[in-house]
Amino acid sequence: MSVLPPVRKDRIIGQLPKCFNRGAALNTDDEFHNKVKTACQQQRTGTVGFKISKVIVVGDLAVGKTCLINRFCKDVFDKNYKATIGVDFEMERFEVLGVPFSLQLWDTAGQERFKCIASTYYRGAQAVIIVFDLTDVASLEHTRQWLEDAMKENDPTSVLLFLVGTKKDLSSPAQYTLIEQDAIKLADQMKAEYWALSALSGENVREFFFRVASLTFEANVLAELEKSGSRRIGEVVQINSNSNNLYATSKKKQTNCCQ
Ligand SMILES: Nc1nc2c(ncn2[C@@H]2O[C@H](COP(=O)(O)OP(=O)(O)OP(=O)(O)O)[C@@H](O)[C@H]2O)c(=O)[nH]1
Ligand SMILES: [Mg+2]
Repeated sequence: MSVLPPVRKDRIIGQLPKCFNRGAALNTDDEFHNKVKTACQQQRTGTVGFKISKVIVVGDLAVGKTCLINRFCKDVFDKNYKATIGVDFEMERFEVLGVPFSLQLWDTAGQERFKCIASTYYRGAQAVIIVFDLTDVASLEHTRQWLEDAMKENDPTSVLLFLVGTKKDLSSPAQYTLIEQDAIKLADQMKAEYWALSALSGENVREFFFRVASLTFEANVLAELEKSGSRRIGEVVQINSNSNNLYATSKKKQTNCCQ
């Protein structure tokens, strides 16, 4: 019997959410990978349903990391700035294609003096969300450094990257168009998926986190399928090699015995 309450109705994902901009997307597929859909239908997702995937949120101070997480997790917005000291985290439970899936969202401090505490929590992330302020070009430029720091603690080949511009409500259409061009170029170089949103209005916030949850889930199921596939091959090899060893050992013993 599960001790956890059922997943909230507004955290159920049945379709792969669309990317924000096809020019800077981790994938442009319309649906979940066929292998993933089949595995979910056949309940062959291994440990994915019991796992908690770590997501870290990094970026300059006051770009809106905490507000973004709070808008999604608690549906609140605070216009007063309260710096995050070190780190904070929120848990979010989803159900993706009928399989429970949890994200642990780590909200880190952007202030330089807390950076060394925050960076100790970077390790083991499955997704990294690098946040900048759409009204502050310098915060976009600094995302390279945030990426570099986050990647020192993680495996670049398996981490999903998102480059997220916040405070969309504050930027004029002209200003937005300009910074978006640079952000898309940078996202492309980083191999990150680009999003623009507003924690104040809530624009794109839910869509963005659904995308993070879905792509992280998909990567987890594919890794699990690969692991179970190789385990099967490995098992055969192991049985053969074990029996060979046994044979060799017993033969050797016999030889020794006869000497
Ligand atoms: N207009 C507007 N203001 C925002 C938005 N998101 C955040 N802010 C404001 O920006 C300020 C900083 O937001 P935080 O979320 O605390 O910033 P942070 O990135 O967590 O900052 P640190 O914890 O110091 O790293 C606050 O005053 C927020 O109200 C947004 O989407 N629109
Ligand atoms: Mg904060």
